[in-house]
Parts: sequence; structure tokens; C-alpha cells
Amino acid sequence: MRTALVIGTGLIGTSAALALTGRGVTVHLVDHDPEQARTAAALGAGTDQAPAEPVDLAIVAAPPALVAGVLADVMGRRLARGYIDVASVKGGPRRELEARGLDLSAYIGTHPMSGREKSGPLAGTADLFEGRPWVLTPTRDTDTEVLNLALELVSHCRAVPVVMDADAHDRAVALVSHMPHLVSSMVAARLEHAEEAAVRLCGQGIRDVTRIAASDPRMWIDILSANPGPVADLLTDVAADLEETVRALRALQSSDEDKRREGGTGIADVLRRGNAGQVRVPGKHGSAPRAYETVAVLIDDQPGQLARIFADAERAGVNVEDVRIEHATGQQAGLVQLMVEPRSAAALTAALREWGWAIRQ
Ligand SMILES: NC(=O)c1ccc[n+]([C@@H]2O[C@H](COP(=O)([O-])OP(=O)(O)OC[C@H]3O[C@@H](n4cnc5c(N)ncnc54)[C@H](O)[C@@H]3O)[C@@H](O)[C@H]2O)c1
Ligand SMILES: O=C(O)C(=O)C[C@]1(C(=O)O)C=C[C@@H](O)C=C1
Repeated sequence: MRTALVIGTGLIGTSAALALTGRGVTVHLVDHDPEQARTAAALGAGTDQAPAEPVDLAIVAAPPALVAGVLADVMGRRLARGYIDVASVKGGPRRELEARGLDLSAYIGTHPMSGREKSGPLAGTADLFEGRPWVLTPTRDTDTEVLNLALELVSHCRAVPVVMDADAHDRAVALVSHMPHLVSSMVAARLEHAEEAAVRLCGQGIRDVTRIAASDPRMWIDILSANPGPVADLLTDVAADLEETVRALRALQSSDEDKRREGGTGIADVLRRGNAGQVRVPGKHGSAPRAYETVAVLIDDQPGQLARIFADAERAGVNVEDVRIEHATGQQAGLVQLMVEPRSAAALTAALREWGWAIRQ
């Protein structure tokens, strides 16, 4: 691929454009708000000048409800050899395009399974998709050349291509993205009117559970409106679990010993099933989750501290597999948790301690 056109230069469009530009592709950027395209261009994602001739691949990264209309427009103007969108839902946009009577041989619906709770070009990063699944939904009518262009994009973004049927995709993301998003919002909603004395105690647990609740509601209304059935079915199952759990907790309040035992069994059951589901969440690069050991380092909230820790880990010959940072409330300090292979943990701890880092258990 030599040239691409990104339409919608928000978080996803800018991230893809940054990755493509980094691999030598000439990327043209357009947005319904020209200021967003200018910002993406200023970040090094490409040029906001229109292409003089059709590009190899047009990537539509507009909000889900607008995707079919934008695609129909760019396909009608023959702006590219191949067309993809990156919307979080796949069945609806395809049906809308079919209803418009368009020839869809040059189109593939796609969905990178990576994002952030932040929107706009400033949130974009070239490595956003690295190691993440990127779903492609070709049909038997799809041009091979267009499928190859889409695969090249996925490869430039260092993502992992996964081919699926559009409706199967929508059912799958209802489980792994859309239902969890609503549950996160519902947990976060409990905090809206909570007492400050409670809210100030927020630790990492609630941060993990509520991060995605900070996402743009307009985008999520589009997503959920395009996939209501599968999400409602899953929430019905969650509601049944909630009911069981409330019953078990009430039983734990009982003065009757048998009832308390029953309650304990009910709670243990939901926690056990949670463990069993959680271990199925794939680890980094889609591989099976691995047990890493954590080396925890207390740092001052000063510029450059993180870069120095990573440089020291490299100096110690240890690969950091994952990292998590906890900011201590009201203090200029943070706890950096470096996840490493168990066999490297002792060596890294010793090296960092020797080089003056404050190691915490
Ligand atoms: N945010 C995520 O985590 C995530 C992850 C994977 C896929 N997606 C999908 O990617 C797409 C973009 O999401 P985002 O998070 O980048 O949103 P965003 O709000 O950051 O960016 C969307 C951009 O589209 C522009 N836009 C709106 N209408 C347009 C139009 N008619 N023509 C051209 N541009 C238009 C907006 O001005 C904005 O710059 C959505 O379809 C979303 O479902 C999002
Ligand atoms: O990590 C996040 O912030 C996301 O919400 C990303 C996430 C997800 O659910 O994994 C959200 C919606 C997208 O369609 C794809 C990815």
C-alpha cells in the first residue's frame, strides 16, 4: 500500500494514520471538522491536503451511525481502490450499505479490538493496535486485492487479523465489550451522588472496573443502538446473577446458621465462576494469559522517572511484559508495578534496589 485516506481523524483514525505514516505510507486526512484533521496532521499522522488521485485504501473512522453514509459517499466518488470502516458494530452498517444497492466487492467491514476511553486525535497513538485482534468481515464477494490491502493495514498496525462473519462479530463483542461497558457505567453511576468520604478511598479495584465508563456517551449510544438484542440477552443473565447474589448476601445476614451456610455457598459460587471466566481473558498479543510476577517500585511523580525505570530494567537484562501505575491519593508519588517473567523477578528486584529504587512488596 502506498497511499491511504483516513476519514474521521479521531482516536482510531489518527492512531491508524500514525501507524501507516510510520511505515512509509502517504496518508491523507479528512474530518467533518477540519480542525481535527489539522490536529492529526500536526501530530505527524499525514497531510490534510486532499489526494490528487484515488488512494489505495480509504479507512472510514467516523461514529458508527454515520459510517454507512460516509462510505456510500466516498465509494460514489471513487476515492480509493478499497474501502474499510472500523466501527465497533458490523452487521448494521453492512445491511445499510446493501439497502443502498451499492456494489460491496471493494468494501470490508473491520473492527480493531483496541481503543481508549478518550476521543479525538490527541488521544491517538501509533501503537494503539499492537498485538490486539483486528476483526475483518469479508464475504465471498470481496475482492482479494481489497482483502490484501486490509491485511496490509492490520500488519502495519502490528495487530492480529481475525476473520469473522459480521453478525457473529456483533454477538461476540456484545459479550466482551458492549455488555461490560454498560456494567462498568452502572458501577460508576453508584459514585455520582456518593459521599466524598467514600469516594476519596477509591483504589485500583474501582479504577479497573470503571475506566471505560469515562467514554463518550454519544459514541456508545450509537454502538448499543446497533446491537441491542445480544446485549439485552447478556444483561438478562447478569441480572439473574445479581439476583442470586443479593439473595445469598441477605442469607448471610440471617441468624439461622443453615441459611448463612447457604449464603456463603452462593457467594463462593459467583466468585469461583468469576475466576473461571477471568482466566480465559487472553494475555498480551492474544496468547493465553501467563502468570507474571510483579516487582513494585515507589516513584516520585517527577518527569522522566518511568523512562529511567524502563532503562534500568533493560540494563538488568529483564523484559518488562506489562506495567501498571497506581497514583497515591494526595501525594506526589506513585507505585509502578512491573510485570516480569517469574525467573527474572529476583534479579530485577536486586538490580533496582542496588541502583537506589524504593522496592515495595
Ligand atoms: N474508541 C474506541 O475505543 C474504538 C475502538 C475500536 C473502534 N472504534 C470505532 O472507531 C470509530 C471512531 O471512533 P473514535 O473513538 O476514533 O471516535 P472519535 O470521536 O475520537 O473520532 C471520530 C471522528 O469522526 C469525525 N466525524 C464525525 N462525523 C464525520 C463525518 N460525517 N465525516 C468525517 N468525519 C466525521 C469526528 O469529527 C471525529 O473527529 C467508531 O466507529 C468507533 O465505533 C472505536
Ligand atoms: O479499552 C477501551 O477503552 C475500550 O473501550 C476499547 C474497546 C473494548 O471494549 O475493548 C471498546 C470499544 C471498541 O469497539 C473496541 C475496543
